[in-house]
Amino acid sequence: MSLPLTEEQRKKIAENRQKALARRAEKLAGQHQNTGSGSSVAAKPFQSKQGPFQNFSRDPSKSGSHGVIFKQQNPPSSSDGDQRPQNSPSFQLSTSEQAKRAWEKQEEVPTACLSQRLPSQMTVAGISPPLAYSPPEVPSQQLSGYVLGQGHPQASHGTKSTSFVNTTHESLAGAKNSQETTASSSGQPPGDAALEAQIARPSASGQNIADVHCGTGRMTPRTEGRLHQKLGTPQHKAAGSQQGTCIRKGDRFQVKIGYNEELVAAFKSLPSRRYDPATKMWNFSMTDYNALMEAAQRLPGVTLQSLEGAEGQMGSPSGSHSVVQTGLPAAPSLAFVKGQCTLISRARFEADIGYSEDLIALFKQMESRKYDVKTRKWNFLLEEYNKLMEKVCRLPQVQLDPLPKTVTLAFAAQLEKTSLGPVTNVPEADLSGVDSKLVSSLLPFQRAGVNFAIAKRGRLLLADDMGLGKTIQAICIAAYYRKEWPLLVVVPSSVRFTWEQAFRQWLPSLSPERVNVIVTGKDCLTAGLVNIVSFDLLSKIEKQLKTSFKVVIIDESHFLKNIKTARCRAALTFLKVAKRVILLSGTPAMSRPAELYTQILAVKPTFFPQFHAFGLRYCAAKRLPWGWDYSGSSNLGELKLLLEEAVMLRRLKCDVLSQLPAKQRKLVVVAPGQMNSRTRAALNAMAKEMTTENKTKRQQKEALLLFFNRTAEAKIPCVIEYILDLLESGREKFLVFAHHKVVLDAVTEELEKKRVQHIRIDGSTSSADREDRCQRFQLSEGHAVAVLSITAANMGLTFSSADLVVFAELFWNPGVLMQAEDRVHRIGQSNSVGIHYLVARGTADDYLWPLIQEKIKVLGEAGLSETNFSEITEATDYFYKDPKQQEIYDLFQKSFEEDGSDMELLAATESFHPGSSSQDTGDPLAESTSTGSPQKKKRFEFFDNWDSFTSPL
Ligand SMILES: Nc1ncnc2c1ncn2[C@@H]1O[C@H](COP(=O)(O)OP(=O)(O)OP(=O)(O)O)[C@@H](O)[C@H]1O
Repeated sequence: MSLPLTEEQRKKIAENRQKALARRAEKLAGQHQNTGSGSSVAAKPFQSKQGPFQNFSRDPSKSGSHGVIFKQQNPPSSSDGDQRPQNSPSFQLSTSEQAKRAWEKQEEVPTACLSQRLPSQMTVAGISPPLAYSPPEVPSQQLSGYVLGQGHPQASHGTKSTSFVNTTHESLAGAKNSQETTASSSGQPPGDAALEAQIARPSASGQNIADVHCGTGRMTPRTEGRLHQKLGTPQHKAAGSQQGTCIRKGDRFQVKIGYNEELVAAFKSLPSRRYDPATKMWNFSMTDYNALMEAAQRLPGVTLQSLEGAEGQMGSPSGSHSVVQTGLPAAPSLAFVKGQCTLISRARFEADIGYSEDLIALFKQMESRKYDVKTRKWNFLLEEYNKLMEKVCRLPQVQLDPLPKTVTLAFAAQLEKTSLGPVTNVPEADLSGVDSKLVSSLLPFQRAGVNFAIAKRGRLLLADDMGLGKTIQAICIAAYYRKEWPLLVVVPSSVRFTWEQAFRQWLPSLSPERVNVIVTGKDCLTAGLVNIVSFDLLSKIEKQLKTSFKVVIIDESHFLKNIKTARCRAALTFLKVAKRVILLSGTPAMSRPAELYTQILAVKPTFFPQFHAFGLRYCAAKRLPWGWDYSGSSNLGELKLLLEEAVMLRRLKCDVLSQLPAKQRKLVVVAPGQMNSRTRAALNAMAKEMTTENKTKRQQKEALLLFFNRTAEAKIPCVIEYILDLLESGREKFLVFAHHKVVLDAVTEELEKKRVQHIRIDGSTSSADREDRCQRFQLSEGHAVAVLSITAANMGLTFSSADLVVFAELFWNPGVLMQAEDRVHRIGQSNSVGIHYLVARGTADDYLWPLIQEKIKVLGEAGLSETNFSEITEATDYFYKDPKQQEIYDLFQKSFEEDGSDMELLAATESFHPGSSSQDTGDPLAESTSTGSPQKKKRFEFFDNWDSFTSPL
C-alpha cells in the first residue's frame, strides 16, 4: 500500500537522498584518511565497548553485589534478553553465534555505512537473526560458562564451532541449514545466492562481512559502484534502499527500520498500529502482519525482513531479491513459541511455553498429560519426557528447551520408568561397626539421615535445621567410613573444641589422644586420626592440605559460599580429592541460590562443572553492562527437587518436633587458644592463690572472686567470635546472657560495630525501658540480638520470638540460669529451644560448670527441675584427678552456698573493671573487693593490649 505522492515530491526526495549520500561518502572518505589503513569504522564501536570490560576484569573488586556477580572478561554485545556468554573475536564461536554476531555487526554499522549497502548484502544479513537468537537444539544447560573465578565463558553451544574471523556467507548459510531455515529455502534464486556468496566472501585477511561493507577504507563509492554494476542493480536504488526487520514482542511485532515516508503512511493505514515513542518504533498485532508485509513489498527500495520463525514456512517464491518476497506465511502459523521444560515434582515435568495449536495437539497425545488450570501449563510424567521431546523437535515453529542434563541424569530412573515410587526407599545402613553408644543415641530422624548419607556413598549436604543434631549424625556417617580415615573436620574456629568434645562423647572407641585440634598454622594437620581445623587456618596451611583426606566433614559449609575467599579456594583443593564429603549447614544459602553453588560442586563436582550453566538456570543470570549478574533466582522448585534427590537432606524443626526435647542444651567449649600466655599464666596463678595454705577464708574468697572476674575478661574474644559465627551461620534472633559489665559492654560494642540490631537490658535499665526494649526485640525482623544481664534480665521478660539462648558466662546459681533460659522457653514458643553454654577450659568455668551440674542434679532428683544435664555433664569429663583442683572446686561450692555470698559476689563482679590495679605481685583482691571503692582501684595490667584482646586473632 502506498500513498499517492506527486511526481515532483518523488523527484525531490530522490534528489535529497543523492545529496545526503554524496555528503556521507565524502565524510567517510575523510574519516578513512584520518584513521589510517588499519582501522575499521565497523570495528570501532565494538572496540570501544570492550574498554570497560577489560578494565573491569582487571579490577574484580568492582564486581559489586557481594561477590555474587562473577567477573565477565568478554564484552557483551547486547544487553537485553540474550543471556548467553559472549565471546571476544579471538574465541571460537558456534555457527549460530556467528550468525548472531554477523547480525549484530550489521546493527552496529553506522548510518553512513548502511546507506552504502547493496541490496544483496541486505539479504545476507537478513538470514541470520531468527536462528541466531533462538537456536532450538541448543539447550541453555549446554552453554558452558565460567569456570568460577577464572573468567572466560567458553563458547560452546553444543554446535560446531568455527572461528569468528573466518565467518563467511557459506558458514552462515551452513548454520541456517542446520536449523532447517536455509537461505535457499527463503526462495531466492540460486544464481543470486551464489553471487551474494561471492560478493560477501571475506578477504584473505579473514575480514568479516561488516568490514567488507564499510570497514577499512577499501570500500569507496567507486568500488561500491562496481559491485552494483556486477549485480546489475542501479546505483541510485542502492542509495535509496532501506532495510528493516520485524521483531516479535509477545502477541505483537514491531518493525525496526529507518524513516520512510511511504512506509509510515502504510503503517498508519493498519488498524492495530501503535507507535512507541521510547523505541521510536511502530508495532502491530499479528493480524496485520500480512497486510504490512505486502505493503512493504510494493515499496521500491524497502526490504523488510520477515518475522522470526516465519521464513521458510510458506514458500511462495516470487523470484525477487527481497526477503519479503520469500513467501508470506499466514498469520496464525507464525506463532513461533519458545519455552522450557521444568521439573515440578519427582515424577513430573511441566512445559512452560506459550500457545501453539500444533503443540497442544501433541500434548494431547501424551497419556500422562495434565493441565493445570491455575498455571495454565501442561505437565507430564517423566517417563513420557523423551517421547514428547522427540516429537516437539519436529515442530518447526516450537522451541521447547529440554530439562538440564543434570536433572535428567538425577532422575534417570523415573525417565526410564524403572522407579515410579513417590519416595525413594533408603535402605537401612549396617552400623554395626560404629560405637553402639552413638548408634543407640540417634533419634529416628537422625538415623534416617545417616542412612541417606550412606545411600549417597558418603557425599551429601546435611542441611537440617539448627539444633537438630547434625554433629552426631556427621560423626556417625564418618565413623561408618572409619577404615578410610584419617578424617579431616573443618569448622568455625569458635567450635573447634566443641567438636573435639563431641568426638570424645560419641566415639568412646576413639582414644582422646587421636583427636588433633589444629590451633596454629604450624601444627601438623595429620597428627591425629581425627584432625579438626578452623576455616581461618585453611589458607595458612595450604601446603599441608595437599595431603589427601578421603573423609572430610565441613561444619557450617555455607562459610564456603563465596568462591573468591581464600578459605573456599583452599577447601576446594582437598574436597576435589576426598571420597566422602559431609557438608553440614542449617542455612546452606542465606539469600540466593548462587550461594549453593560451591557446596553443590563439593558434593557433586559433575553436576554443574561450570557456574554459568547453573547461573542461567537457577540464578536468573542477567548480562549487565559490567558483567553477568547471578544474584537472582529462577526455577527454584526444580533446584530444590534436584538437590533433595541427589545432594541434600533437610529436615525442619517442625518436621521432627515430636522427637525433640523442649529444650536442647549444648555445651560449647570455647577456645582457650584465644587466651594469650600471660592471661593463662595469670589465671593459673589465681587458681593457685586460692589453694595457698594459711589463707583466711576471706582471702580465699577474694581470690576466687578475682578468678571469676578474670575469667570473664579472658572469655570475651571467644564469646564475640562465637556470636559472630552464629550470625554468619544465619541465626537471626537470639539472646546473649552475661554477668560482668565488661562482657556486656564488649558484646554490645561489637554488635554496634557490625551494625547488628540489638537491645541491651542490664541493672541500669529502667523498668519502662526494659519493657520497650523487650517489645522492640520481639517485633524486630532479621538479625537481632538481646544482650542481657543474667541477674537483671532473668525474670519477667518474654523473648519468645527467639529460640536460642547463649550463656556467654556461667553463673553459680542454676536457678537463675534456668529462669534466664525460660525467657524464650515459655508460652508463645512453638519451637524446641536451644541453650548454648559457653565454657572455657582453664578458667573458673572448670569449677563453675560441674558445680552447676551438681546442683541441677540435686534439683532434678527432688523433682524440682525438669532439666537433665546428664549427657553433657558426662561429656565434659570433669573429674578432678588433681587434689588441688578438687580443693578449688570445694572452695567454689562452699563459697557459693554460704548465705549472702551471692550479694557479695554480685557487688564484686559488677564493679570489676578490666585491666584494674597495677599490683601484679601483691594482692589485687584486697583493693578490688574489700576496699569497697572499685572505681578508684588501680589498674591491673592483666593484658598487654585491650584492643588486640577484644578483636579475635
Ligand atoms: N541423639 C542425641 N542425643 C543426645 N543429644 C543430642 C542428640 N542429638 C543432638 N543432641 C544434642 O543437641 C544439641 C544440638 O546438636 P548439634 O549442635 O549437633 O546441632 P546442630 O544441628 O549442629 O546445630 P547448629 O546448626 O546450631 O550447629 C547438642 O548439645 C547435641 O549434643
